[in-house]
Amino acid sequence: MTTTCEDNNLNNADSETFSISNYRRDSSHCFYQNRVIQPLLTDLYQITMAYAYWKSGKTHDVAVFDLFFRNNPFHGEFTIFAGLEECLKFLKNFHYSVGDINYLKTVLPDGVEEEFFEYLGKLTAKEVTVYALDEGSVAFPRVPLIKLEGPLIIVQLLETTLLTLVNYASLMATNAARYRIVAGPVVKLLEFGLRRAQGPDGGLSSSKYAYIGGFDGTSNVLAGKLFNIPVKGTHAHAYITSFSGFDELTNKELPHNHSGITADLLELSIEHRRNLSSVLHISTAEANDGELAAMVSFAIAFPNGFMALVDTYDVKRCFVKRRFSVQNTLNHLYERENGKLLDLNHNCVDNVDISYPFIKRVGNSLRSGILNFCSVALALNDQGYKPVGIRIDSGDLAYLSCLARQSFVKIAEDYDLPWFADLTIVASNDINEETILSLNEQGHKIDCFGIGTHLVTCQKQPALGCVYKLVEINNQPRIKLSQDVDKVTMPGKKTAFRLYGTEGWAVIDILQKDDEEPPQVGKKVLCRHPFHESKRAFVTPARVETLYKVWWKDGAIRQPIPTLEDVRNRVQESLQTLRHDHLRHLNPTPYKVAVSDNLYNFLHDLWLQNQPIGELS
Ligand SMILES: Nc1ncnc2c1ncn2[C@@H]1O[C@H](COP(=O)(O)OP(=O)(O)OP(=O)(O)O)[C@@H](O)[C@H]1O
Ligand SMILES: O=P(O)(O)OC[C@H]1O[C@H](OP(=O)(O)OP(=O)(O)O)[C@H](O)[C@@H]1O
Ligand SMILES: O=C(O)c1cccnc1
Ligand SMILES: [Mg+2]
Repeated sequence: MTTTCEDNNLNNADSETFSISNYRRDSSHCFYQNRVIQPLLTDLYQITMAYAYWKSGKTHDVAVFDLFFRNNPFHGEFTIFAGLEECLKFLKNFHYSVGDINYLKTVLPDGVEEEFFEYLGKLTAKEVTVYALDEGSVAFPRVPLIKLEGPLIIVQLLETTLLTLVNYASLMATNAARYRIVAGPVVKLLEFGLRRAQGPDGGLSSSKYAYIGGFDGTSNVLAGKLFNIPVKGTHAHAYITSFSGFDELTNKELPHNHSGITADLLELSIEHRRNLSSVLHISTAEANDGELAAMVSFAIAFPNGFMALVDTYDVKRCFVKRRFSVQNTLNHLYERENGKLLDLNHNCVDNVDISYPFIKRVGNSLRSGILNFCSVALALNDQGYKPVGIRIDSGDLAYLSCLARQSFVKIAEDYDLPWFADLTIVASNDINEETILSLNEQGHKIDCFGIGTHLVTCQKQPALGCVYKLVEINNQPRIKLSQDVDKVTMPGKKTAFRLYGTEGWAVIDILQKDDEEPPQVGKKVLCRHPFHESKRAFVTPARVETLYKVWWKDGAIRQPIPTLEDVRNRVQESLQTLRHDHLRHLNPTPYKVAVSDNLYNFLHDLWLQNQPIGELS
């Protein structure tokens, strides 16, 4: 990609100041925008339509388009609106460069007139007005996220790019918000998806919108730099497996955090391992020396942030093919081996009252990893440092996290180190919403989930389905009819309000014609289902929220652009206005979206006018 000034309005100073050459930075406090977001990032048909509009003298036509979605994703009943800041930056920079025009000349047929290219070369989004919800707001089907008004040709040319900026952003933010809901407010959520994302841009966008949706950080370093998101991480299995024994440790020394007196961390760890063996009932023969060497070396590199992956070596006792774990009400773990129920010390406890049994393959038992980690952690403590915790990346995460926590608690008591009980347990491995719900049900001791594939690929539903529809041209409403009622567009220039009840919950969103009086607090509003005549309700709002703000007008951004942090907070505030039954995972209650009586009649009159009357033969 070139970065010349001619290319897409770029300011040379900007591109020189910032080393990330594929990103440009706005003069406002907006963060970088990927240079790939430019007017040619569109479908060819927008350009061919522009030419045909131009040829038919439609250059002065004024159009209104609505950008909206028809169904909430992930079988849910809410969507988080995201991507607005990117849309505004796109509008601000909207301009075809000489290079773009030259390229279009090679793509469009020979007969396309030169004057059209001259016209195209002068286009900007200056005459467009954009109304939108606040980024980070909860949004519902049919209520436009963005409304655009301006010259038909220009507003048409914006369609695809705006859709690509809003669709994935909103889907991703919604997905992340759903993970936050099932995980609860305390557990940390880290996005680990870059390696599995839909390409580099998918990877960057997912990190950004996962953060907006409620994640606490990302492993994606560039996302951290570009968007100022906290970057976090542990290490991979490769680090552990790269060491096979103690003799590979070239540096074993670690100076004491306060006194500076150096000690051999390996020696200290081996000594602790010997003692811990009886505390944790794990034989040192079960612990892998390469793993201990790897952990010691990582601890020397990061004595203040020691975090270790503990599931590399599977040391299941050889006769156990399948292990079933069960849990009683006291949250003590037991395991079943060859038909016998054993406690963690392997005593037979077949008489225990099991009120919540569950069955799951246990996988790696962590015995090597836990023993080695705890040994290094105690050695670090000797040297005045506090380790951070462990990551578990396979096996039964509920069972193993409880097992790990029990070990930590035991050490905290036996060594009189209370903080040891609270070491962080991170869990990863193909986690999705359902896994978290299931883990919650089973009981677990996980402090942090690292989530990649399911989050960033939005595996449960890979597209939101936002559309961009013409609703008015030259003050005349337009309607798109369909056999499928859900696909009939809501004609005309409209506005929308969110009505709140006395308890503070959002009750309904109402769409009405632009020229209608807004609903008033304490005054009954007739809310109608857009398509079912008999579905009507009166709502007396305790609060009325105007949903749209003017974001772009006369060539300028008209509102302060919120920071990523503001948008992230907005998501949580907005979700808190929804009743819990709208947010629940299984069969949530649909949130109502209504039209005013006026809009209802207008829509149905226009529908009848536009629907040809069939003839039966
Ligand atoms: N207690 C649990 N309840 C429900 N699902 C779980 C539980 N523990 C782990 N899982 C999920 O079960 C799946 C286990 O996947 P899989 O069998 O491929 O992993 P594994 O064999 O344990 O690990 P690996 O193949 O990486 O060694 C993962 O999606 C994980 O998130
Ligand atoms: O499971 P996800 O939700 O996608 O989270 C990201 C995964 O990426 C890493 O695995 P890695 O690439 O090393 O491969 P693995 O899955 O085979 O362990 C990490 O150990 C996680 O398991
Ligand atoms: O830091 C980690 O633990 C990490 C990063 C990316 C993918 N999986 C794990
Ligand atoms: Mg994995």
